[in-house]
Amino acid sequence: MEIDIQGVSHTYGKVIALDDISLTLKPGFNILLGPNGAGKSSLFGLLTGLQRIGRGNILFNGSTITHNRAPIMKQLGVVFQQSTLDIDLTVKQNLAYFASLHGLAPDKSILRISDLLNELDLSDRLNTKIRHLNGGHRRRVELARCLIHQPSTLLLDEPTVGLDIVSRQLIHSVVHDLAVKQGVTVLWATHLFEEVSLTDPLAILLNGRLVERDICSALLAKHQALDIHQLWEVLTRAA
Ligand SMILES: Nc1ncnc2c1ncn2[C@@H]1O[C@H](COP(=O)(O)OP(=O)(O)OP(=O)(O)O)[C@@H](O)[C@H]1O
Repeated sequence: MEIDIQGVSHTYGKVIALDDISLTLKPGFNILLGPNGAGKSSLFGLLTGLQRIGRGNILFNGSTITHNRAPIMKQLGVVFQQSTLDIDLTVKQNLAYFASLHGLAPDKSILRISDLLNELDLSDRLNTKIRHLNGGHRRRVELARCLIHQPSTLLLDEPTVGLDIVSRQLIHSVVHDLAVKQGVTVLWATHLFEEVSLTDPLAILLNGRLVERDICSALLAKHQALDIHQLWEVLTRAA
């Protein structure tokens, strides 16, 4: 799916959280890089239809959530910063519930859950209650939950923040592969420089403004920066 964000602004009272953002997201691993308070979660709120768009528009393959909610939502998989799992249910119960919300038949649902847990190295936790999992494992279940219906688009708001290195790398690699090998449209919001690869489309958000967007290597060349740290210094100095 292609997402076209057109001149979107968002305010909370007098706070301008997003200021005239325009960005096209194509299939692949798109990174939204910004520090705390830059406006990343506000953009996710608008993309997922949780918040109404005040100014501008967001088109999903040419149509808006307002006009085409159900078909668009079916194609989205979302991981918010806050967990949406029921900690008193097991991994299997949580995932089976979301599978049934998406209309998967029980036999298909069991197969899908088993495949996902395999890929996320969590097969041995099928019958464990979420409350007994560590943060990294909980986040892997969260990712499995958002992948259960094989969405064409993934919106992930700081999915690896606060996780141990093993879970961080596993989640990044599973999602990166989905984007690059299977053409899933991914928007990956982060403030971690090490999650940006040279070949990734990168959008940089500072104080609610999109200050740059292009393939990472092109931005490094444009600003004569050796790496993402230097690029960041140049852009924050100019902002
Ligand atoms: N409900 C709210 N009411 C008032 N101001 C808000 C609200 N939510 C966010 N803001 C403000 O809007 C701006 C953007 O916040 P937002 O949470 O979108 O940024 P972020 O990049 O996601 O940061 P973080 O990583 O800390 O969540 C910040 O100045 C924040 O204080």
